[in-house]
Amino acid sequence: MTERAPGLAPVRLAIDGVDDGLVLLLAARTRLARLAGRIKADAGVTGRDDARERRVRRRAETLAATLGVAPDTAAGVLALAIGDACRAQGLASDLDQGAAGDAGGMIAATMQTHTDSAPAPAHPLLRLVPPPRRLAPLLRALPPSAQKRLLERAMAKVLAGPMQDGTLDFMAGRRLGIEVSDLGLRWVVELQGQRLAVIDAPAEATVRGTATDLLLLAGRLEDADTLFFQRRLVLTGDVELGLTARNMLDRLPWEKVPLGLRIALNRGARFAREARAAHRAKT
Ligand SMILES: C=C(O[C@@H]1C=C(C(=O)O)C=C[C@H]1O)C(=O)O
Repeated sequence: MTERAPGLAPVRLAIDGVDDGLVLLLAARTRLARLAGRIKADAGVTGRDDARERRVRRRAETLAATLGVAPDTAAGVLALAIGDACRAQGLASDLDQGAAGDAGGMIAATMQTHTDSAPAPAHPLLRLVPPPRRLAPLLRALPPSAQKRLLERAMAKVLAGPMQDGTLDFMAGRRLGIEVSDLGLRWVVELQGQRLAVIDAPAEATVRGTATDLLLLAGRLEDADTLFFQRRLVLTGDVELGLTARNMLDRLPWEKVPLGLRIALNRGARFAREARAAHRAKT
């Protein structure tokens, strides 16, 4: 078939990349749902949260409409994902089973003990998670304006503390590049007043690393010094600006980053590290 339609093969390859990305995102969502389940169980909260589920589906519909995707399709996909999330939490996964209540909580508690004591059974499956470079086409499909918004929002959250206490003042008017080597992504950021903006201009200094290493840094599972020393993070351009940025990363008041975000980053980084280890074991 592809011989008769030249040009189809690369497009199918890109579609494969997107499909891998979908499955990866589902895996990440289910893991986060499991974490949400544990936090709720610790707080004594049981059962499903219908209002939250409705909000989740509505958000997907709104985003889908903006992107020209059928809102019903997006809501349907989310309904399936929510079903999986509930199963992962030991809650009844068939929708509208409001009676999940206590029974659900009990199952959740049982599952939790099981997952905590089991010797990481999901580990070999992590090989199925595509390495970040396979996700590059998916990320590149995201319009630059959306990438810019996401990055600006993430930086505003993580760096709110240092921005207020002046730790970031050295960045005023300076242009720092961030390059995710395996994803082929590159941004230049500048401190404009009280906000870090992604701008369209050449960087004075650039920090380059793989998606996993940058995530390990952001999730505080590796410190900047080690990563630079092992050349897993590389600085180019204006050495002074780069080093100041590196020192700032080391001094980041981590405790000021919202707890939920810290947990998400930490989990995401662990997941990426495990997936990378699984891939390395395979090759
Ligand atoms: C993940 C959670 O648990 C359940 C699953 C949800 C989901 O998959 O989005 C939403 C609400 C809960 O019914 C949660 O409470 O956030």
